[in-house]
Amino acid sequence: MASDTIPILDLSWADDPTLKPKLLQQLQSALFDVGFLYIKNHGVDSSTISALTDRLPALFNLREEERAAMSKLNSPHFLGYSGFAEETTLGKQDLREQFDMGTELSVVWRDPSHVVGHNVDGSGNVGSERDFAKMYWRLRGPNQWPSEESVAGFREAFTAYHDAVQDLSYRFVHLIEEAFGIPVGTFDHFFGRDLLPSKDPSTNGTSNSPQAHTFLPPQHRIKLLKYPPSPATPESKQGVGAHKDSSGWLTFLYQVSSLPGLEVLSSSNTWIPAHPIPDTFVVNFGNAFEAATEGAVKATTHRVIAPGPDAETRYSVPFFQGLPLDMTVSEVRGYIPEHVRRMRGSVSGVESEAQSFLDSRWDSLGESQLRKWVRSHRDVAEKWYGREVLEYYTS
Ligand SMILES: O=C(O)CCC(=O)C(=O)O
Ligand SMILES: [Fe+2]
Repeated sequence: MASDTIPILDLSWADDPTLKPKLLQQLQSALFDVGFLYIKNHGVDSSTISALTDRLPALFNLREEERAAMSKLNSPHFLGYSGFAEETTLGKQDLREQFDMGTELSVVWRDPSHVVGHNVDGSGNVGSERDFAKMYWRLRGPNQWPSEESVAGFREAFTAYHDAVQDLSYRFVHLIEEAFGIPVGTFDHFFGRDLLPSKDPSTNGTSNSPQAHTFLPPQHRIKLLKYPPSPATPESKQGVGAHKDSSGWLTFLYQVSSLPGLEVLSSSNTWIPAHPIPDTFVVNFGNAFEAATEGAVKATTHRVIAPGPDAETRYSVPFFQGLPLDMTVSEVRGYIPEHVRRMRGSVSGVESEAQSFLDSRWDSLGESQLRKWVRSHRDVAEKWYGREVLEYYTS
């Protein structure tokens, strides 16, 4: 970060023509100089948030057999429960427990050994050009839900939260387009939303313009995270190790309690705390965004320090806005005007992850996502994708 303070943007200014230019200016500086921000007056009802967050203790207190029944090991989509310290970052265990969830979607992957003739797209249409035999399509699929008896109202609360934050994320992307000085709606089709109206009606949306390419609406991912108090003599205090987000385009993080822990790396290589601020989301940018803007907008490095032995349990809920698995970073880059790519700020961070994004082998978002999931959950990867795939992505 160029500045050592994380800005707080008031999204209600977007609805006031006199304040909106100031908001867009703040957003520009947050995008190009800071890489991390809070948003308030974001439009997600506090009752929608609390309906989910109030259920987190009950979810994590499910009997061990019930949690095990929701294990990620059951899911080729890497959706489900991971026990305490089962995930690693930078080769070290993260002292947290989690449920990985996502947009509820059906399976589209077709086992190549069974595919005959045409593909079927997500809407069931035969004849799609999309190759659903590609391995990364297997990441897409349904959640594992707790039973209604165990955590009453969980599925409804999760779904309402997902839908509200998805809507916020789409509104926020429109503001980014305005801050970039590009037409509002330019990125809509990344999310399977309406194409921009074709400038030339004769092409009927089928011209070779980039806008003509439609995608399946992506799967957004949501982590439900619990960081329990760490043991008195922990070898490490790593709640989650230093990283840049690689699960999507933008991240909208809700810090449930008032406990500190989240820290952001500044350009002077010092860790700045990102304390929870009531009624706000923390927003940051993923590796794909950094790669698409050729580093003009940085995916800022952050980490979480585990609560101390006498602290309370910390819960948090990041929402990772998804991107189409069959989209390539080079393709996204085509939508980012040259003037935006030149506006590089001075955010620093762990470069290696973003560099690996620019490796042409992982140019498709699906490949880079699969690689990320394989590397953080090797047991799941080996079970569903096999040893060869595990070795390919981890070597
Ligand atoms: O728990 C938090 O506050 C942040 C978690 C995080 O950065 C992540 O899971 O990517
Ligand atoms: Fe993160």
